[in-house]
Amino acid sequence: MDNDIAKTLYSQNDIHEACVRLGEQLTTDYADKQPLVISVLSGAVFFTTDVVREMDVYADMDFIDVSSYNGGLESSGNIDLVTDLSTDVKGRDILIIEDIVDTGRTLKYIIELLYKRNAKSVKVCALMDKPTGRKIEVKADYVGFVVPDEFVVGYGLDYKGLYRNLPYVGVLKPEIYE
Ligand SMILES: O=P(O)(O)OC[C@H]1O[C@H](OP(=O)(O)OP(=O)(O)O)[C@H](O)[C@@H]1O
Ligand SMILES: Nc1nc2[nH]cnc2c(=O)[nH]1
Ligand SMILES: [Mg+2]
Repeated sequence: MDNDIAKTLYSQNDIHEACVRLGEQLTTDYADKQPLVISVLSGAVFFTTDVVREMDVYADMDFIDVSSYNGGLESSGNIDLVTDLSTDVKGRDILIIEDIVDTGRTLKYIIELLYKRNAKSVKVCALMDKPTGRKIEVKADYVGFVVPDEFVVGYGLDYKGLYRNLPYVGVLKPEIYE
């Protein structure tokens, strides 16, 4: 896989440092809450497992699977709820964990769904924010890195289903894209 990468944007160490920094903030902010942490499958799983272990708070965990990219470079614009939560969110303080906020469509869909179900508060922790991609006004409350306007892979993020298990975040060589 390394041979397909044109450049590394965030190394394993960069990501670890971001998780520690975010974990400290979240530990402070959720000290007296017992949040429900919701990880957005599949991309956010890697970041979730690392960042929650830096949070020294009692927390419940759940997962939601929504998808809009079908593995490629462009958001289809339609969000599919593939697998729903198994927890009742009514009255809960929710912390959504995402790998990247790009157009904002995925987050907007999930935030609206949670408030429709009467969540008490909804905040977002994203490893990466790509503000140049934004089509919908939505913002993450906790951000690891503000990324340039490039399609990134690794540490959960895929191109055609591959590269999720790359331990760092990078950009593919142009010849890899079909
Ligand atoms: O801000 P947006 O333009 O909505 O893009 C961000 C979303 O896109 C990717 O997920 P994807 O839908 O590709 O599914 P995946 O997590 O299973 O890879 C990524 O993991 C985010 O969840
Ligand atoms: N792999 C990947 N998925 C995304 N989904 C939204 N933006 C991106 C991106 O830059 N890379
Ligand atoms: Mg995703």
